Amino acid sequence: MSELSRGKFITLEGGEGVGKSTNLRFVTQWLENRGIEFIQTREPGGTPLAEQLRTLLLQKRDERVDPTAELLMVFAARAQHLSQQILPALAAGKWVVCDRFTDATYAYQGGGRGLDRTLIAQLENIVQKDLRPDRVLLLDLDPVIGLERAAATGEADRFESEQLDFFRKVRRAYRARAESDPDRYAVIDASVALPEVQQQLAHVLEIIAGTP
Ligand SMILES: Nc1ncnc2c1ncn2[C@@H]1O[C@H](COP(=O)(O)OP(=O)(O)OP(=O)(O)O)[C@@H](O)[C@H]1O
Ligand SMILES: Cc1cn([C@H]2C[C@H](O)[C@@H](COP(=O)(O)O)O2)c(=O)[nH]c1=O
Repeated sequence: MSELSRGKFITLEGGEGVGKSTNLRFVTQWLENRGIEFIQTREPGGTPLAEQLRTLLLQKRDERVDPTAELLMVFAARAQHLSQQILPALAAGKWVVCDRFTDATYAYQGGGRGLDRTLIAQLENIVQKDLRPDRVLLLDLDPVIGLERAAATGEADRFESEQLDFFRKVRRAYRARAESDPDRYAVIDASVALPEVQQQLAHVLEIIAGTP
């Protein structure tokens, strides 16, 4: 795929209740206002098969889920999503706005579950080859506040039912990734009022849209 003609690949990341759904609507409205063609999608999910894997992953169950099994399911869903949705859209010159991607794997399976980052990197290389998001919008929030916000929106799924310490590790892993590559990550302070969060997002979107 020619790097010059392909659309931009933007992901939204963060812990639970940071405001991804709310701010995705802002991002897609921003793109619509500028007449930029895009698809909006999510992980795990984005195709019928990958959505079925999402249901399996998020469902609470009595059986302990082995972290490696969880990791492989996440990447199985990703392989399907890439081939059926993400790569065709990028090749057609569309932007792809994705609610979570592989940074979530480094944060949840790597940080939260404690799996080896090298193993994640190996799967990332196999499944994605050289594809990485052009820009990661990381909504950063203390998990105490995030979990309070998430609790108000419905019943907790298997991930949301984890303990606070798990989400502290998730946040630490996200922030470490952002610090290691500041050109590719935009850390958005999600603790402030929504209009201020969206001001930060609009600023980053202007930069992305203006970057060839
Ligand atoms: N900056 C903000 N200040 C206060 N409340 C907010 C802010 N952003 C979002 N919220 C509220 O927090 C709750 C969670 O937001 P949202 O559903 O967008 O989060 P999320 O990260 O997508 O979580 P989930 O993945 O669980 O849906 C919603 O009630 C939303 O209105
Ligand atoms: C992509 C991805 C996701 N997860 C977890 C993180 C969340 O708890 C759920 C998705 O639900 P949400 O509506 O986006 O909050 O899945 C994960 O553990 N690893 C991943 O790679």
